Amino acid sequence: MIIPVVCALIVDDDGRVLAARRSLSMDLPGKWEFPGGKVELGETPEEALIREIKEELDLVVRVSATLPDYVHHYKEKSIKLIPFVCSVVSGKVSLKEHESWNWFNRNELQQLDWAEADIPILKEYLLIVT
Ligand SMILES: Nc1nc2c([nH]c(=O)n2[C@H]2C[C@H](O)[C@@H](COP(=O)(O)OP(=O)(O)OP(=O)(O)O)O2)c(=O)[nH]1
Repeated sequence: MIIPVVCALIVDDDGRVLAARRSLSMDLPGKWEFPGGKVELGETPEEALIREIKEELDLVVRVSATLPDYVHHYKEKSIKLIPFVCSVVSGKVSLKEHESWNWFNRNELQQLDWAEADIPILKEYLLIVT
């Protein structure tokens, strides 16, 4: 079974992107990711994204673009990561699950210890913003 997971590349006015670090109680502890989560039954991916970002960060976001989906096989499971490029409509970040977060520029993004599935997504994003 392939689990659909949505994730948000939230971009600020300076072109920096928000990344969040998974806490020790989550899967893939300590890894950086684009926040998001599993699509629930009856939801569109976009609905899931808006819900997850509100739940995890307390932000309201607007989708501005989509990037290609990417299937990644971890040892114990396979996920289809569905990325959305977003901007903040309202709110201030308040972490509900993650250990930390920040805005990162292009170079900083490339230094993070990413969840493996995110690496091709980041590469694709960096290609389109050059
Ligand atoms: N949200 C998110 N999950 C990712 C990314 N990259 C990646 O490999 N994953 C993995 C980690 C998890 O195994 C899975 C998503 O599960 P999750 O735990 O974040 O989602 P959720 O809140 O809906 O799950 P749950 O706690 O309700 O079970 O996908 C990413 O960029 N964002």
